[in-house]
Amino acid sequence: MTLVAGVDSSTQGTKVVVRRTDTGALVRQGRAAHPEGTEIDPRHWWTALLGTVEGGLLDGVSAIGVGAQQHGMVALDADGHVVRPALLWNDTRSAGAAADLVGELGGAKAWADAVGTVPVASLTVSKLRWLAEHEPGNSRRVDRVLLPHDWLTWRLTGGGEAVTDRGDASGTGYFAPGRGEYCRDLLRLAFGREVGTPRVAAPFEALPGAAVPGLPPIDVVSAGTGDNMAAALGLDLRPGDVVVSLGTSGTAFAATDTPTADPSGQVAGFADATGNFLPLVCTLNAARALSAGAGMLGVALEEFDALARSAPAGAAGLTFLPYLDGERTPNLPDATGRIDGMTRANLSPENIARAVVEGMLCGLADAVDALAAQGVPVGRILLIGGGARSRAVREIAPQVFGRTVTVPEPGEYVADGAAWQAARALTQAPPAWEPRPATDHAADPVPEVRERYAAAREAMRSASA
Ligand SMILES: Nc1ncnc2c1ncn2[C@@H]1O[C@H](COP(=O)(O)OP(=O)(O)O)[C@@H](O)[C@H]1O
Ligand SMILES: O=C(CO)[C@@H](O)[C@H](O)COP(=O)(O)O
Repeated sequence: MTLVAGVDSSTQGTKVVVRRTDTGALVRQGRAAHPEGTEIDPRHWWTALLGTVEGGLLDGVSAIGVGAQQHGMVALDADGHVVRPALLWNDTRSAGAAADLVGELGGAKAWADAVGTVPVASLTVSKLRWLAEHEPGNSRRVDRVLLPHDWLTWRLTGGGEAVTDRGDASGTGYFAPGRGEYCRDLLRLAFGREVGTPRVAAPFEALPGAAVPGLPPIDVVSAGTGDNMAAALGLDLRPGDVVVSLGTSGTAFAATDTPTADPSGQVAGFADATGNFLPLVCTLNAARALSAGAGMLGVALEEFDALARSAPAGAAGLTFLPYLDGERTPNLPDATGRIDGMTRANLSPENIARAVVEGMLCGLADAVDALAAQGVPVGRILLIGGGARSRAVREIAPQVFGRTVTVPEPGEYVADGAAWQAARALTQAPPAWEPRPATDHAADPVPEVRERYAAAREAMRSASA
């Protein structure tokens, strides 16, 4: 029996699954947490990976692939040492740099036309500009820049040639998904000089494994990809499927065969890991808005869920803007959260819990609308990620989205997609793994919830303009 492994190195932790290459059956899995923070030394990701697999998790594994949080800036010096802690996708200090870059190229449309995506703080290109402006000493030492999955893949292949894939590369802001090429002019515009970038592997390319201390020998390492691209591989997507992922980030994305270029900046025109495209909208506030709400009410997630479910739809008039960590979509990096509509009659833990769930979901419903506005067909909505484990979220989502929501059985779809990619690289044929069971959740739409959210969102946008 041949085995493959998939790694999800996400914001909050590392998860590893080991599956049979032929059937995809789950054989083993493990996880480890990452430290908190929006900048992190990449060595913590490696330590978490080694910690996850110690005790034989990878024994007998023939191929491995990595899906990881997108956009993080891993700057290396000429000796391959990390120059400074990686700035992560959810670090908003580069918001000013992003705005400057947009202006310097002639506006949002120029960026959308060049790379499919308008820079915001999350993108690597904005982080490079911030580094050049704020840390000249570190900047001078930068020899090349990798993404989190590139760096982990580089370590797994023994530290030789660094490789990325077109999916993750498309989140840098200096790679054109349509042409499949780096835009060196944009890299120079951002950083002020040339800087090395990893080779872009072909989809499903097999890289040779290497002897790596702490790991058993593994023959093949796949090219890996960004975590959202990996999740797309791990789900049995059909035309018209839109995935809504409620992890640390909230994302809505779909697999398409044509690229998008949204000058409003809401939809990022990413590539996927197969040679196609992955238009995606990302919010900074998803599952952690729920845990923050639970923390504020002094209850565990299960009780928070029960509170939210016991309140009426619409939370008796409370409206929550979930921008607790600033926000990326809408682009309000300095925003804070807000609860509107409080009265002596409606201010209860139940209504607050419900408003938090509804507000978080409204951000993702806007994300689905933004995809539709770019011509992405919206048929099924597939709800995944840690937040989809919440019963309240599963029940309230169809009310907010105004349509049936399909919830695949709880699982690690990013790690699964990375394992599928590893199996494909190993066998050089698409593995025919059983699709995972899913449950449909239907409810009557409650349009008032989104109407109130939209009014509060626009009021905040106007106030910050
Ligand atoms: N039952 C639940 N209710 C609400 N949130 C949950 C539940 N289970 C997990 N989560 C949240 O999901 C998040 C982790 O989801 P995950 O998709 O693994 O994120 P990431 O990939 O960004 O690490 C955590 O913030 C956790 O609190
Ligand atoms: O920035 C994006 C997508 O553009 C995020 O989706 C990151 O890729 C982080 O993902 P999670 O840790 O939430 O899975």
